[in-house]
Amino acid sequence: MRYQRSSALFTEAKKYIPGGVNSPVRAFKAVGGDPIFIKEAKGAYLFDEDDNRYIDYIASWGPLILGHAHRPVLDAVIEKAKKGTSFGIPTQIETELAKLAVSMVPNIDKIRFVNSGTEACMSAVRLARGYTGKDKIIKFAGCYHGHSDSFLIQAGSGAVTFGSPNSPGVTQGTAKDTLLANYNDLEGVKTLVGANKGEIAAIIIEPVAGNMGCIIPSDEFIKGLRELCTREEILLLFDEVMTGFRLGRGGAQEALGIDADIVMFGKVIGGGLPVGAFAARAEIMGHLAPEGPVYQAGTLSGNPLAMSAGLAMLTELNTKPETFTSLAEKTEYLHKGIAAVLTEKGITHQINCFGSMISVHFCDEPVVDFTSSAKGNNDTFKKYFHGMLDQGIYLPPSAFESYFLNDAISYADLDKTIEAVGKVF
Ligand SMILES: Cc1ncc(COP(=O)(O)O)c(C=O)c1O
Ligand SMILES: N[C@H](C=O)CCC(=O)O
Repeated sequence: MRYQRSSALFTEAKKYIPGGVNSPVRAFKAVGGDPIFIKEAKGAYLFDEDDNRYIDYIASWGPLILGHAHRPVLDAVIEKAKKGTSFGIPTQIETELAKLAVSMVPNIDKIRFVNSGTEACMSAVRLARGYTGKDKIIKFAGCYHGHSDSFLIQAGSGAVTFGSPNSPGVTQGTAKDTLLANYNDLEGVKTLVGANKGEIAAIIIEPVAGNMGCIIPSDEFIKGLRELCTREEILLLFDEVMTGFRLGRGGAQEALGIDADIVMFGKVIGGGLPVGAFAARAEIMGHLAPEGPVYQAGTLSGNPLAMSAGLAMLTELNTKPETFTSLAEKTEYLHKGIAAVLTEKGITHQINCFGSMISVHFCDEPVVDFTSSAKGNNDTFKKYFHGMLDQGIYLPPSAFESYFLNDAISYADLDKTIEAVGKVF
């Protein structure tokens, strides 16, 4: 593989953009080397500026569940763009997407569209505070809910990859209202709630975590959280930015059989365009402006191009739910294949996988929370990442990120990926 043009473009980008990227995880800092620059993508494949082809296991960090440049999504956006790109005035397609999303997801009556997962989570917490009249929230170490101040407390994803899980710039005043618990540790959450009785507005969680690798909640933990929230009048917020419309039509709520009070979306719901959303029962959503007093707004929210991409994507997934099964089967095939190769080569590893999310950890104990995830051997990860890249397999450039399979990936692609793991080690 030659990466000359990508490297030159990165050098140029760094002159004008901090770190040369518009989101830190893209910079390859955790794995070393220069990021590849993408020229175009189709189906399962990325093509970089040096004309290298890669099987893509990121899918733009999740949104492109049906593969790149998926025809129905492209057509919808192109047709919409011809009629104007933004109005700042209501359009019918916003209601169409809202109606479809509400019909697919359990336990929600109304949904508000925003422009990113960060906005969705930030607005959902404000709504929870406005609704309950309480200030504090509990979040879990290693969970990432976007880059809004309240969430940059032991945050996962790029924040932890680059060593700033508690970012400078977040005031003490804000940080004191975010209490920290450990994933899969129900007793710890109960202790926190007991010590802050009547003060917790919300518990926010990635119901299947993807920002410290893929981490699955134990049954006891997730059911226990639901019971605790109901008993203590705390709202349970499911951050389904990764899991929504990926783990199934009804996302993690459906997959885990747990009802949340507010659910946040991003990624798949925008079909690759910038969309986030938060949703809840009508009684809670009624507190939002202009119906209620909790303010939330956006010049480009409900943008017609973004709505058309989201509508095309959700329509496909709603009418072809077998896609979710197919994705889960492919992910399980990859899981088994990689596990067999690593075992044969004597490489210490753990693989976590749920639906179409999967992560490989180079450590010897089960990865169930941030502490266990952080024990992965980063030198082995770097070797793995670059070895795979050189064979045309694009994995997330950080050990703290989940892979996202897309349905354009074929079994031949999976076999090539598994074979590549063998060659690396
Ligand atoms: C679970 C989760 N919540 C929130 C976000 C923030 O979304 P965005 O990057 O669109 O702001 C992300 C990803 O970035 C995420 O993975
Ligand atoms: N883990 C993040 C979201 O999924 C990675 C995307 C980003 O922050 O650029």
